[in-house]
Parts: sequence; C-alpha cells; structure tokens
Amino acid sequence: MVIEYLGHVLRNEVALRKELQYKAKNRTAFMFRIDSDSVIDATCSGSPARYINHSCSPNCVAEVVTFERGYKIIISSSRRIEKGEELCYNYKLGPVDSQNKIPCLCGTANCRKWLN
Ligand SMILES: C[S@@+](CC[C@H](N)C(=O)[O-])C[C@H]1O[C@@H](n2cnc3c(N)ncnc32)[C@H](O)[C@@H]1O
Repeated sequence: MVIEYLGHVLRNEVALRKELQYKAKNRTAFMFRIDSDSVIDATCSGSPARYINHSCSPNCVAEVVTFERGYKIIISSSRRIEKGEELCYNYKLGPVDSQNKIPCLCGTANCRKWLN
C-alpha cells in the first residue's frame, strides 16, 4: 500500500450538490467514485492521495475495499517505483459527451488521449 484516499463518503445527490457549491466558490472538487451510489469527497479533508494524477501506464492501482461496513480506497503500487517518480493510477473514468471530455496529458507511449 502507498497511501489511502481519505475523505467523506457522500451519496450521489449530496455529492452533486457539493460539487455545484465548490464550483460556485471557484474551488476544485476532489472526488473519487466508490460505486454507482456514492463517492468520496476529499475536497475539504482529504489526504495527499487526492493530488495523484491519471496515467494510461500507471505505477499504482486504486482499489475500493470494504472495511467495517464502510469503504476504504487504497492506492497500491503495481510495479517498482523509482525514487522521484510521480505516482499515478488509471482513473478508469466512464465515457462522457464530447463537450465534457478531458484530454489526457500523461504523455506515455500508449496514452488513450482522453481521461474519460
Ligand atoms: C484528482 S485531481 C489530480 C490533481 C490535480 N492535477 C491537481 O493539481 O490538483 C484530478 C484532475 O487533475 C487533472 N488530471 C489528472 N491527470 C491528468 C492527466 N493525465 N491529463 C490531464 N489532466 C489530468 C484533471 O483535471 C483531473 O480532473
């Protein structure tokens, strides 16, 4: 394990409301989807894991594990990581309409060009 992605577990409706509030305050929202019903909101009280970027050739993997009737998001290494190397994992975001697509800047040889 490298680090845990910490934050508050929110149901979709609450997460959507929070996201709009953050946007209105010009604040970047840091959220990790647990499943189709809930997300972890790391915007106000997250760990440094919230700053980990996406890569199409990642050195880490993010896994949702059930823990004492709740969830934990565990970031683990998927290969040897050299000193100074940036941590990254595959966000595995679902497809969105063309207006909301985010170009991927991971720069790896097999980059899929989009995050979502
Ligand atoms: C969890 S944040 C990661 C930390 C963020 N880079 C920062 O500086 O706060 C996720 C956001 O970072 C950006 N991002 C992460 N990985 C990226 C990538 N490979 N290419 C382009 N943007 C990326 C996207 O805007 C994404 O929505």
